[in-house]
Amino acid sequence: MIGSSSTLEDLAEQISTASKAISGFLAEKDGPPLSFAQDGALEFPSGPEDIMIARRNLREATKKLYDLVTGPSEHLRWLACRYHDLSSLRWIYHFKIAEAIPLNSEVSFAEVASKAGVDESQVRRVLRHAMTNNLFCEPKVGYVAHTAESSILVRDKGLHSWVGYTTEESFPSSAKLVEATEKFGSSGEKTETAYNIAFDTTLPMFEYLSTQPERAERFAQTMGAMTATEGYNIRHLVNGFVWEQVEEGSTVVGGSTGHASVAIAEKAVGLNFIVQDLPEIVAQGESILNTSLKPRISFMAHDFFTPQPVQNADIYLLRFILHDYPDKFAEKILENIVPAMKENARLIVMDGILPEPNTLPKSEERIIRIMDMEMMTTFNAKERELEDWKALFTRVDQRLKLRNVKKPVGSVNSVMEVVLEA
Ligand SMILES: C[S@@+](CC[C@H](N)C(=O)[O-])C[C@H]1O[C@@H](n2cnc3c(N)ncnc32)[C@H](O)[C@@H]1O
Repeated sequence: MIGSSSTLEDLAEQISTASKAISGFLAEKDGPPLSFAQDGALEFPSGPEDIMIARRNLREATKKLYDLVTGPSEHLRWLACRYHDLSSLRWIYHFKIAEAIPLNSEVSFAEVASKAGVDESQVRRVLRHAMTNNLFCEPKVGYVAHTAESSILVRDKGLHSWVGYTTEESFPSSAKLVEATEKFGSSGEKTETAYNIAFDTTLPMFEYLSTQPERAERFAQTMGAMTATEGYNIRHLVNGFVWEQVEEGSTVVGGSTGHASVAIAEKAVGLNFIVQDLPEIVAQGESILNTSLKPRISFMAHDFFTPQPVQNADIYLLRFILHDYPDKFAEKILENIVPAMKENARLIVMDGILPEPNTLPKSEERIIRIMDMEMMTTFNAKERELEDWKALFTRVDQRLKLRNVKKPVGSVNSVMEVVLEA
């Protein structure tokens, strides 16, 4: 853990120590090098806990050192201009610029412009800005090629969707947060959000998306891509609860396109799953389900604002659901599940628990704070502190007891085991 000292020398020493540990680990590991070049590693390889801690320390210390030597005025000046990072990324996504650049070779700006159907000078200017973020490079003047990071836009459909959703939907919404507060104050309604203002709709976000299948699909893929990130990796759900100890033949009710259920099913081979979500999402999940899992995983369209039709399941899983809703709607979702729960049935809620200030490294706290802002912007919802969670369960039913909370190492979210006591 990075100490509280902030002198340049201390930070430099911490950086040196952590760098040595990491270099030693990487030297022993097969695989592509850490590099910005296109053949560089797309992820930092996973390693033993001490290396992951050294990496976390290195990131913390380098950022702190960078910010310190930049100085407060200079830092603030350019912090206030970061919207252009997203603006150029959005332009690149929207006009399919990454797709117009071949992998493993360079191409002139003129050719990219012609293929994408946009102006050459604009392409050059936007790409040269993006290059300052390690997206694309200019191996010789007038020519552009992919870097490791920009190549992901072509190679990884899920992350491509993530960039699409965040830049095309969240970014314009975030720019309307002030207008939303001006107009609606501190509203707890799903239809009085910055998202509603940005897209000029009176529908809640998910209902609005369901009127536009391509955008709904992009969101579902974004959720799938999230499960591949370090902090939101699906393995944290798989390892954050002892699924293998759940009685054989038990039924778990999950959601989305079934990616979480699939991951659990692969580990806990005795469990069966019913995946519930909006009709178009379950249809998508059904179409991509591996044949070998079909006997154990079935799909069912279900609106969680209506009573839960699957009675007496052993586990009801809500991953990344309740944080999307202001309290009164989160309560409604739970109220619809409780009557279907048999005694000692469990509710597994995987969501963030806001940390006490200054108890996490800034880079980790930042992710959950970003998510909190995202919830405010899109849903008028929020990430919750532990006491908020307990109060929510109790308000819904006094018998709902938070029995266990586990935050797996590296996970942003926690796995909350809630039981319906007799
Ligand atoms: C933030 S995503 C979480 C998805 C998934 N649980 C996961 O962990 O990746 C929220 C999910 O809730 C679904 N959803 C939204 N409104 C719903 C409703 N009224 N009934 C059922 N599902 C709904 C969305 O389609 C989406 O799949």
